[in-house]
Amino acid sequence: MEAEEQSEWGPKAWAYLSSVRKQSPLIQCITNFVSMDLTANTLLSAGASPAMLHSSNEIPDFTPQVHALYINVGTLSDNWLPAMKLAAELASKSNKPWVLDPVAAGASSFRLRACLDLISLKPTVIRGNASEIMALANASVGSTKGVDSSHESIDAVEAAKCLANSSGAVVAVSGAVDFVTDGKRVVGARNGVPMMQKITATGCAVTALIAAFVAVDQSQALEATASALAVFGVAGEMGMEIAKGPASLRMHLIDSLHGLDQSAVISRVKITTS
Ligand SMILES: Nc1ncnc2c1ncn2[C@@H]1O[C@H](COP(=O)(O)OP(=O)(O)O)[C@@H](O)[C@H]1O
Ligand SMILES: Cc1ncsc1CCOP(=O)(O)O
Ligand SMILES: [Mg+2]
Repeated sequence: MEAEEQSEWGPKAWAYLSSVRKQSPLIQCITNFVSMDLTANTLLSAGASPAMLHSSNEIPDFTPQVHALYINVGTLSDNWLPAMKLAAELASKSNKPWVLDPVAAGASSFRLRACLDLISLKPTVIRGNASEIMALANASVGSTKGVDSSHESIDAVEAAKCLANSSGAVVAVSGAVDFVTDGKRVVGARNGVPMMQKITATGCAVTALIAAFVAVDQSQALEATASALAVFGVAGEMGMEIAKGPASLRMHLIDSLHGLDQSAVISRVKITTS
């Protein structure tokens, strides 16, 4: 049964990547300064079209035109938060999917409150590391190491289910295994290499890739999210075959994502029902 289920995910992940390449969805990214470059290049190498627009003055014109919105609170400041909320409201009103990356959600009460307020605006998907998802599910500050996780992804599966149920979003916890849940079903994407944690903003970049996958099929957010995480992981695995360290992995990961073909995706994607 498990092998049968697994064999369906490769073609599914390939279908999502092919649709992104064909449709080239426009993804508005309101993201942190650290991640802007890697995020835009990840989206471009997957075939999507990134646009880093965050002014409240242009969001009313621009956000209703995009195929998906990505909000990331990594370098949150007072004046960006209203723009994030405005964009999230407009995306929801225009029936466009939007995806939240709650970077360091438990690092301060300002950040935690901001993330919880954004979650009340109904994101389609929330993707964080284990510490971030636990902070959100418990609505508590602390037990975090800044933007990095001090927990394993497996430790946050129950928190992810609670958050999915309370928010209505699909919730993904990244780590050695990337778990994705809608509150009932849980799937695990088992691709990637540990060295991906040594490149800043790989988490931010994969959340943007989730936005691109959800943009081409809003109706199955869990499937799109698991596929994006697995595809990014496969690109990391292939990149690691020639990389010498984090800096060259960053380059080879983007090259691999750009060059992924059907046979690599189908043979390498490892997604199982946990
Ligand atoms: N130990 C690991 N093995 C394989 N892949 C990993 C590992 N840790 C993280 N990744 C991958 O690295 C990317 C970033 O995840 P993570 O480091 O958890 O996010 P963040 O940077 O937000 O903390 C994801 O694609 C994830 O699957
Ligand atoms: C280092 C840092 N500081 C604020 S945002 C950021 C990037 C975090 O990226 P990721 O969560 O993908 O590791
Ligand atoms: Mg992160």
